[in-house]
Amino acid sequence: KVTLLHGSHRTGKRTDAAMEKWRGHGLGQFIHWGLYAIPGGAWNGKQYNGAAEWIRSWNGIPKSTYDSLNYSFNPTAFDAKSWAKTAKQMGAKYVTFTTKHHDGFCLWPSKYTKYTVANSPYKKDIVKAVVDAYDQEGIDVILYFSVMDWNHPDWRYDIKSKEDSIAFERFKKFTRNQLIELLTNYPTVKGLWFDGTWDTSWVKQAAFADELETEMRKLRPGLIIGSRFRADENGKRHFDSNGVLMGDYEQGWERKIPSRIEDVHGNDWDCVMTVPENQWGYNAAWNGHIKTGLELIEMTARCVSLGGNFVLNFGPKGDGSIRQEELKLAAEIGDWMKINQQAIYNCGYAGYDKQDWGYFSKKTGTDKIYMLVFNVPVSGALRIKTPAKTVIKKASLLADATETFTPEQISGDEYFLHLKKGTHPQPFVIVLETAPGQQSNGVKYEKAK
Ligand SMILES: COc1ccc([C@H]2[C@H](O)[C@H](O)[C@H](C)N2C)cc1
Repeated sequence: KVTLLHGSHRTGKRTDAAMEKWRGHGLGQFIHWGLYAIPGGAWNGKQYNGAAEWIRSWNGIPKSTYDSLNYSFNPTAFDAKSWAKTAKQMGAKYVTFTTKHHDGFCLWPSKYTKYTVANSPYKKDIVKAVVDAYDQEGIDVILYFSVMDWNHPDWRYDIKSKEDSIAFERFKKFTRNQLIELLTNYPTVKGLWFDGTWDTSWVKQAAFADELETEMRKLRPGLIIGSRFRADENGKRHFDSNGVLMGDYEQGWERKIPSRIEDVHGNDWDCVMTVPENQWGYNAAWNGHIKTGLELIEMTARCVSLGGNFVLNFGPKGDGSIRQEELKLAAEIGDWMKINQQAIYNCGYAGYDKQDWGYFSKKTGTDKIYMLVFNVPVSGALRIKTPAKTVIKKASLLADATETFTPEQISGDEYFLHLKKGTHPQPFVIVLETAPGQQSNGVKYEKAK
C-alpha cells in the first residue's frame, strides 16, 4: 500500500440511498447529440470511417469549417418530451446526456464560452429541455461532460512550456466554472459521466481534480461520479495506485461487458453500449454489425446478473429526431421489459453458478431469484446450482404465476426444472421463491463464517 493524497477516498460500494437507487436502475439510455449529428458521419459525399462524433478529427474537413456548424444548428424536430416518452416506453430508469462532447459545443447557454446553443439559430437551452422532460417521466438524469475541449484555445494535450501551463490554468478554471454552472442550473441531475480525461495535461491535475470532485460533491450531496473523472498523483486512472476504484462506480465497460463476477472486483459499474459496433453520434450509414433487440435484451440481462447497469446509446439526427431503427429497438426492448422488468429493476448478482441456459438475478434485499432464460437446452432441463443449501419453495413463470415448475432435486444444492417442449417464446423469466436450507438434522443452515 502506498500513501496517496489524491487516490480513492472510499473503499467498497457506497451505501447511501442515492447510490442504491442508481444501482437498482438496471437499464439506462445514453444520448449523444451535438454538431456532429449534422454531417452524420459524411462530408461532401465522402464517408468518414471513424466514429461519427469524432468527425472533426478527420483531415477530410477543415477544423474551422466544422467549428462553424453552430451557425447551422437548428433542430426543428427536437422534442425532448418525445425522447423522454421513448425512454419511458423502453423501460430506461436513467439517461446520460451529452452536455458538451470533445468538439466543445455546449448544448446549454454557458456563460463561460460563446460556443454554445445560444449562438446558434436554435438559441434555446437544450440541456434544460432534456432535464425537465426526463424529470417529468420520472427518469433520472446524468450529465455527460467531456473535459477535453477541441474548441477552447486554452485546451492542451500536454503541458510542455510555461505558455502551456498558463493556458491550462485558464482552462482548469473554465472547466470548474462550467461544471459548477451545470450543477447550479440543473439541480435535479443525479450525477456526472466524465469523458475526455485520458490526456497527460489532465492526468497531471490530480490535486485540482480531487479538490473539484470534493467541491461538486459538497454542492450536490449524493452526486454520482464515476471512475473516469480523475487520476491519482501517480497518474493512475479508474483504479488508484493501491488498486482501489476511483469515484463511485467503474466506467471502464465501454462497449464491453464483464464475463464473470470476479471482473467487477466488488464495485458498482455501468456498461455503455452502441447499437452499431462503434458509433455514438448520429451516423447516416450504419455499417457493420447492427445489434438486434434480442441481443440488447440479453446484454441487459447479463449486466444485471453481474450487478451492473446497461446503458444503451441513441444518436439523434441533426434535426433532433430519433432514427426509425433506434425507435424500433426501444419498442422491442420495452415490450420485453413490460413483462419481465421485475427481473431487472432493483436486482443484482445472485451468487448462483452461471448456467448455459442464461442468467440469474436476485431481487436486492430478498431471497427472490430470477432465471432469465435465453437458451433452452434440447433436454428442456434447466440446471440450478444454488450457492449453498437452499430450499426452492416455489418456481413459476414470471409472466404467468399459474405456470409452475416442480424442481427435481439432484443433490443438496442442485436442481433441474423441466420445461415442456417448445412452450415459451424466448427469452422468458422463471421466478424462484427460496429460503435458506435446513441441514438434514433439522439444524438451521448457518453460512460459513
Ligand atoms: C480514443 O478512443 C475513444 C475516445 C473517446 C470515446 C468517446 C466516444 O466518442 C463516446 O463519447 C464514448 C462514450 N467515449 C468513450 C471513444 C473512443
